[in-house]
Amino acid sequence: MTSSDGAGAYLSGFGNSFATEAVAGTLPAAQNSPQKVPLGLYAEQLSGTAFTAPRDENRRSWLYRIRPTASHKPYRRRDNGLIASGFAAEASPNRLRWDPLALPQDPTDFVDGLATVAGNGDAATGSGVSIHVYRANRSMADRVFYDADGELLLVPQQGRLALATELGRLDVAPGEIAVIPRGVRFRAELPDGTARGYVCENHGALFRLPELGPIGANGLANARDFLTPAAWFEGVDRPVEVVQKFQGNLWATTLDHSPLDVVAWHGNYAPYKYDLAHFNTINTVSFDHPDPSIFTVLTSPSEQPGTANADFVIFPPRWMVAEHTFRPPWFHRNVMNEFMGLVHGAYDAKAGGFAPGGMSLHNCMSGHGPDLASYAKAVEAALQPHKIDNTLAFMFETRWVIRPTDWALAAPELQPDYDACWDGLGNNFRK
Ligand SMILES: O=C(O)Cc1cc(O)ccc1O
Ligand SMILES: [Fe+2]
Repeated sequence: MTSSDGAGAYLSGFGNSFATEAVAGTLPAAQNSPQKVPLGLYAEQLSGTAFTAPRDENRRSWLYRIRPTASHKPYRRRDNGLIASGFAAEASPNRLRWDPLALPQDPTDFVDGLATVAGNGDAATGSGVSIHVYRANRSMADRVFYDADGELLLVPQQGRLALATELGRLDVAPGEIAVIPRGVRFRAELPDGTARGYVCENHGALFRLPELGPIGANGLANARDFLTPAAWFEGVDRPVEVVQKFQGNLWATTLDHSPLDVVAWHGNYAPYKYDLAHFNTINTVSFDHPDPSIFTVLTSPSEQPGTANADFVIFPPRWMVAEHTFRPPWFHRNVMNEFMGLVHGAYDAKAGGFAPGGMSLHNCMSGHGPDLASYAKAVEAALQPHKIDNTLAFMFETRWVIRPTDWALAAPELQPDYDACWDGLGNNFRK
């Protein structure tokens, strides 16, 4: 086996046009597809948007690889495991919450450990999201995966992921996120032996940084903190299984080599990672609890202005200084649909029951907000400056109602009486 090193080497910036080569002199000069590619490689374009997408939306990369992706035997259907393309037949208006999903007992890699918990996604028409969790206890070996149905936003909750992708290697720890573009093949290795995390599979417009409006030119997630791997390749000539998700189902074929064989690439369609600790958190310094859109890391817009196909929102450590204010999230009903997870620590609207690795779902117009204990504490709190620390919750917020899968509704981790956390919010009305 030949391989380049390149592990841990990153290029900085969001959506930049990058150029990177693991072997010097590989990238063709001043053209994409020369008659003879340097070093006997094959040129291949990987398009993440339509050829004719507007320039500022257009994403594509040129890959210079040892073998073309086109050379393969037919894909055959394989067992979907717990990956579901359909969601519960009847969407429920009820608030739902799950305890952390159990880690596997049997040997399970990232692909085998993927389970679809909810979604509104329609891969066929390119809208919505599917939400999965992964729970794994062994690295993928002689197997790579790609998703033809959408880009994958990975939110590790426990254990690091070492992601070897066609475009380079990314190491991602809890507290960081990674995005693997649609179609990009990768192998997930587990440096810590086990791993668990959340996945937002985005069938809609590609994630991008939100507009900043009056915030100005800086703030929230800054473009320079996004890291894309430098080119890296392995020259492996032994059987490697390629598993793909296509229109909700898993298909597989076996190559006689590793497809992680891209020696150089250039373009703006590539994996990236981001350390959420770099998020420049903005909040009130006067009064009232702002809308959580101030915590948007990435957004996938829909055709309706300001109404996201999906937003990725975090609730990071931050100072609370609001005066004469109920500081936790208020009681609310939202036309948008909210799926939440917790990487570590405690969430300020829930005194108990929302554990790291757990999940909650609050769909369109379902009343929710602080539980009784959080409410009771917050209305009596002395309003000193206070740091919410050692915590990282997040939300996938989407314009379409999120339906759990039948599997998630039957999971023993589904809490039978989530509603009870709002019991006891009684009548305090005084005339
Ligand atoms: O429901 C939730 O906990 C998420 C949330 C947080 C917040 O600060 C304001 C609104 C909102 O939906
Ligand atoms: Fe909410």
